[in-house]
Amino acid sequence: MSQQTTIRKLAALVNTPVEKLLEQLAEAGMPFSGPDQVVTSIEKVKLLGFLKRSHGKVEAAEEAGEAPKKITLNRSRKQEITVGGSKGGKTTVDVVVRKKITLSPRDAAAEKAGPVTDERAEILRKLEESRQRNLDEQRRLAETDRQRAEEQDRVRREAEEAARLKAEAEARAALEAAGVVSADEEAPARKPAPAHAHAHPKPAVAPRADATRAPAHKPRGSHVMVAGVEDDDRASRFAGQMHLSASDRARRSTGARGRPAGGNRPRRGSEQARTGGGKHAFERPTAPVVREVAIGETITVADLAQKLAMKGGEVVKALFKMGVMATINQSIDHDTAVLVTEELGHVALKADAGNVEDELLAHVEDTQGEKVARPPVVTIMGHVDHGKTSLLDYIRRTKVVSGEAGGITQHIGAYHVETDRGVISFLDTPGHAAFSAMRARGAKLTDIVVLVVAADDGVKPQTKEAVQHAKAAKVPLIVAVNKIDKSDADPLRVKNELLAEEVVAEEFGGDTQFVEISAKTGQGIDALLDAISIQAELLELSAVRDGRANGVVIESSLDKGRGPVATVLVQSGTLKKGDYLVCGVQYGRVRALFDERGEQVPEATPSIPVQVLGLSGVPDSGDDFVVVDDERLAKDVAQQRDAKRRESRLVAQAGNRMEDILAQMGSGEGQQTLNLVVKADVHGSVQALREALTGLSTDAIRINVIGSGVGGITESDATLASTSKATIIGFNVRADASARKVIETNGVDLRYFSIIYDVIDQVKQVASGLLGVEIREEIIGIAEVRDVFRSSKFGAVAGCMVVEGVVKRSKPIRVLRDNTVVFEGELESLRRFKENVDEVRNGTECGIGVKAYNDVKPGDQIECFERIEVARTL
Ligand SMILES: Nc1nc2c(ncn2[C@@H]2O[C@H](COP(=O)(O)OP(=O)(O)OP(=O)(O)O)[C@@H](O)[C@H]2O)c(=O)[nH]1
Repeated sequence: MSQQTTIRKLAALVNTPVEKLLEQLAEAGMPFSGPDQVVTSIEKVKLLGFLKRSHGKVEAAEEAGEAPKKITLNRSRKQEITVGGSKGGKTTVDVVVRKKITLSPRDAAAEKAGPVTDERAEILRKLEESRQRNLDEQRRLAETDRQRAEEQDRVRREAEEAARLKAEAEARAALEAAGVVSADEEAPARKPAPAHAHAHPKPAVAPRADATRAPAHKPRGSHVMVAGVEDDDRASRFAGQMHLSASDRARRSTGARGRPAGGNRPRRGSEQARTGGGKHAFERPTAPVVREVAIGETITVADLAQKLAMKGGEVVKALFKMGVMATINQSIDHDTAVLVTEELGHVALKADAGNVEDELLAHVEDTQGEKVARPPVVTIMGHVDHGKTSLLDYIRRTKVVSGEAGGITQHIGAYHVETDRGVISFLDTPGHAAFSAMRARGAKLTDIVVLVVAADDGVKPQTKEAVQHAKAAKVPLIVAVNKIDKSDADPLRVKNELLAEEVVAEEFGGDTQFVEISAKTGQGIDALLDAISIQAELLELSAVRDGRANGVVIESSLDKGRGPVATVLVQSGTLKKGDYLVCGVQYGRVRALFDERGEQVPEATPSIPVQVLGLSGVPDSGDDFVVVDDERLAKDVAQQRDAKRRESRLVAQAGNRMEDILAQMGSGEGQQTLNLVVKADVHGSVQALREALTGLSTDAIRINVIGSGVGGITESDATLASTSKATIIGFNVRADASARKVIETNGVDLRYFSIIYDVIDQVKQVASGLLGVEIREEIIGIAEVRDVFRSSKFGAVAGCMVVEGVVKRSKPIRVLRDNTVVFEGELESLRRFKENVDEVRNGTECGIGVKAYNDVKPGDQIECFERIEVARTL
């Protein structure tokens, strides 16, 4: 079977746009001029190899720039033939015709135009030899078949003759017994039987005679009829089955007589022999069965083998020959599966993704019912340090600011507060530009944006950005002119500056409410809440309250004790404990719901944010969630989405690596590539960092975030960084022991940060080519908390063992839990046997008191670090 396909067909098979495939082929060194050109197997394999390399499975030889020396394609064609034994018995024999083609990649090029090299001539000679051998083999087989067929024909004829004579004898005997003919009379045996003689018995032999004369005890009266009707051997065999069609007769004859000695089969064989068309004793499909298999984004080797009705090992072998190492339980991607399917001579079809999403949509539509008023969801936006957290803090009357590293909100939190004017839900958005993407998402969830502008600072870049986001999302704005308590506060300036942004105060004839507040003293906060309520009333916010819930994930993280935790905002329906839900690519059953105070709640109604426990994994912020009837649907949707997301991730990774290749090949013309692996404590930070860092790319340097995720730095992160020569950015997370080992062994560049400015600043400086010195944090010692003692004098004192380096009293520290930073500050006390000491070294026990932090727990790590100046390198 020909494996040649046009580019257009291949593109359809691998579900890739034709242009992209052409591009990939060109990148793989196979330029084609148009989509209707033919791609050979070699070229497909070459492309696959290239894509594999692009996906990170670089083969050593290929990495060194060597193409595979030879590609061997084996085809085996199975034929089944039936051999008639001399005694009429039959055996079915499988004959496998093997064909082996060995080609070097150079052939492919040479096929086009190149000169015939010695090597090519040699290969062609071998090919010819192999073809010749194959032909000889087939001729020999054909000869054997022919001899067998002749033998079978002879046996059949003999058997037929014997049967005919027997039937004649029997018929004669019957007629004699009935007195119709005398013993010496000729039976009408030789008369040629009319085509439908059996359906129109000849009156010459009166059935009546049968009925009247045939002895009642004669068990086989049919013989009488047959004898009277015709003497055809076929008729004799079908006696008693006179209404059967020819095909039925053929079929039933074997059944009626068991294994026919000289029945139907030999007849057909003889017919074939007469026409010279058949070699076998019966017709059976000898061509390989071509199966059409549906292949999704990924498929396991075992599943593919099952669909192809082959043994798993055979598929593994075929993959191996294509240069893909895969075990039977391993998943292979769509492209590989399509190529191996084609290689095995079958046809690959794109699997229908099914319509579980439709089913899900039906669920959401189901929840449509009577709408009731719901609380407004408010996002507080504004420039950094203009007082967003302080405002929210004041409203909630809790202290959030003091616990934040660098005094900046690091991720979206959500809170609902019960004011005198009703419930208001707040989304606490971070202030830094890096989070603009998150803010943009936040604005879409939001009914009202409160824009905080410091009266002493006026309109700043992020103030303008916030206005743009609110306008883009068509969300009404309320301006909170903050820090009104300050002596240099100038609220009028704020109003004037915002005019330029087309935010017009009511007193200037516009429709935007401006409220002067002080998040510090609480002045004007009530007026602000009033303004929010008025705006909410104007918006007539409503949602279906009863029924299955749906909404959006605001934030998510992995908690070692509680598992995946997602903060979600219910937008419609009521989310209850025990509900099944799909959440992005995750699913699960709600194990527990917590409100912003960390208290368990039984349910959450529209506009209320809650933390959800019980999901299968950490969803992305911005993902939708939908409650469904049963776990099956939840699982199906989640798995299907996951497969899709994986596929797009593969494509994205391929892009990265291709860029690497381009950069290495010099087509980037002097542009350097800085690969980064970003790990952070919460998903929002990961996304914000990815976007911010990628956006720092310049003409001189391309910044690629090749990997990112939530949680501590693992061995696989370190390996990825090592193989891609990437720098690891740990944002409020640390590397575990096995990751550290890989990092040390391979000299991976690992940098820890806890302030987003620093990450961006450092990468930006590298990107802009600024060399010089940079401030880097160096961890100088780690102590493990073994026990915690409470003392009235010192508060909580952690009994520790220094497990690395040295802990110094004068240096700053961080408290880590599950490799994630939970506190940053300084030491209150460092003691050894009741003695205050300045430092404690590795392997020594000590007592540590952490300043302003009493929540140290056994198992925590206290890392001591210092900031040092180092020469900047790329
Ligand atoms: N005098 C005065 N200071 C304020 C007021 N509101 C906030 N501040 C101070 O301004 C600084 C920044 O306040 P935050 O609430 O952290 O500002 P933010 O906008 O949330 O900052 P990011 O989280 O970094 O975006 C803090 O030192 C607050 O104490 C106010 O109304 N009056």
